[in-house]
Amino acid sequence: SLQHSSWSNVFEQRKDLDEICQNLVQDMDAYGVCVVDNFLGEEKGKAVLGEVLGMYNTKGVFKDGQLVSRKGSGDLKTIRGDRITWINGTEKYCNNIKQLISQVDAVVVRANKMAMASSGKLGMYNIDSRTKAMVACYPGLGSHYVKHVDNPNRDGRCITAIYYLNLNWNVKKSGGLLRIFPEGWLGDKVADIEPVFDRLLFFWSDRRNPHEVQPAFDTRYAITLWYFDAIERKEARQRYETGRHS
Ligand SMILES: COc1ccc2cc(-c3cnc(C(=O)NCC(=O)O)c(O)c3)ccc2c1
Ligand SMILES: [Mn+2]
Repeated sequence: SLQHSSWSNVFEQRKDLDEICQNLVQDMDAYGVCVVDNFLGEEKGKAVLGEVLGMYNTKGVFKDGQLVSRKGSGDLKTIRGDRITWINGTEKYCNNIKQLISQVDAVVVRANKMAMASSGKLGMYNIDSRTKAMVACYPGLGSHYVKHVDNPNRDGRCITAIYYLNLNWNVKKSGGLLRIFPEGWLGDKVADIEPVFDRLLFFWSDRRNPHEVQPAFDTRYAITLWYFDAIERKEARQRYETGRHS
C-alpha cells in the first residue's frame, strides 16, 4: 500500500505538472505572460521564504542593485532600487530554494518539449540552460524599477520566471506592483501582477514585455530565473567573443 500511495503521489504530481505545463504553453502563446498561483504550497513556500530571510539578514550577502543616473538638474535618479544576490542553490541553508529552482526547471523544460510537439511559440526556442537564481529584495521606502526590457539586445534569455515570497502582500498599502506593458495588446491594456506569496510568473524576456516595478513601501522579496535559448545564446557569445558588441 505504501508503494501504491507513493505512486499515486507521483501521478498526482505528474498531473499537476502536466496541467501547469499546458497552462504555460497556452498562456505564452496567447498573452506572452503566465501566472501560476500556489506553486509550492504554503509549507514549502514558507521554507523558501525562511531561507531568503536568513540570507537577507546575513551581512554582506545582498548587494545593492542600485542603478542611478544623473537627472538634468544634476541630482541622482534611481533606476533600480533592489538589493540582490546570485545563488545556484548548492550554497549552505539553500536546500528549499534549490528545490524551488528544480521545480521551475522541470516546468520550463517539459513545457518547451510540449510546445515543440504542438508548434507553440515556446516551441520556437530550444531551452537548454538558465542563469543562476537572482534573489532580489526591494527594501521598501519607495524602492522601484523604472520601465525596462530584461533582454533588449538578444543576449540569449527568452523567458523570465519570477517566484514571489510576500505573505499577505497588499498592493494598496505596500505598492510594489509589477506592471507589464505587453507589446501588441490593444489599447492601453496592461498586465498588473501583485507580488503575492507562492506566485510564479513567466513572461517573454525580450522587447515584447516592457515592465516596471512600482514603488514598494515594505520589503518585497522575489527569486528570478532567466532561461536561455541555445541558438540565441550561442550567437550572443560569438558576438561577444569577436568584440562586436556595444
Ligand atoms: C549587471 O548586473 C545585474 C545584476 C542584476 C540585475 C537585475 C535586473 C533586474 C531586472 N528585472 C527586475 C524586475 O523586473 N523585477 C520584477 C519584479 O520583481 O516583479 C529586477 O528586479 C531586477 C536587471 C539587471 C541586472 C544587472
Ligand atoms: Mn525586469
